[in-house]
Amino acid sequence: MAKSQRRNRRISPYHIAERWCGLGEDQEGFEKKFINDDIGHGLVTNKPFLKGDFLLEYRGILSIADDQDDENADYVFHFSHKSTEYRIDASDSNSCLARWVNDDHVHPNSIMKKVAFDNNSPHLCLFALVDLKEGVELTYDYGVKNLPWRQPSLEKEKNIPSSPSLEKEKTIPSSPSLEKEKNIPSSVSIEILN
Ligand SMILES: C[S@@+](CC[C@H](N)C(=O)[O-])C[C@H]1O[C@@H](n2cnc3c(N)ncnc32)[C@H](O)[C@@H]1O
Repeated sequence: MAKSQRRNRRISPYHIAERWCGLGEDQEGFEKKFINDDIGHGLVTNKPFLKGDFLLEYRGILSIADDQDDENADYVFHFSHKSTEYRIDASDSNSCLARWVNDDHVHPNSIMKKVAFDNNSPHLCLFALVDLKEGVELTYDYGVKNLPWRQPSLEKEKNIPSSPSLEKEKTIPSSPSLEKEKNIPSSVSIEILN
């Protein structure tokens, strides 16, 4: 991506995130793709994005987490916000495209952040950690240790939750992708989710 294009980006990724979160829709630029029998499907770009760009919201049913068993834990994202534990259930296959993004804790190319606009309810937003060409599979670090696929030498353990969640909350300063960004609106609070 040309440097001039990067310099000319005037609209903050957080403003773009706010717009798409408000609409409750996914922007264009992604398609679901079968990866392999072990991983299942993933999400691939069909246009380029710049490092730091807002990509997608992890959208689903937001509720306060209790001790309930997550029947379809693969698509339930747990996180805390203002001392309350929440879950976003994206089990509905039409809930959002972000539900198809797979885990990579070694070389993720995107990052999930909790973003609260104007102090309202939190949203989970995926941002690019690097420039993304067309045809790249998106990945982020689910932030859960001991996931079965991270231990190829071990037999898969059935009792380890595999859904994306938070082990601990981290606060800003932000990710490598955005740490030099100056245009974060003051009405936006951000937290990295891994
Ligand atoms: C949020 S879903 C991602 C979409 C999923 N691949 C599918 O086809 O529905 C999370 C599930 O994807 C699979 N998964 C994600 N990352 C993986 C990886 N790096 N290796 C193997 N399986 C993975 C696991 O089954 C996990 O429970």
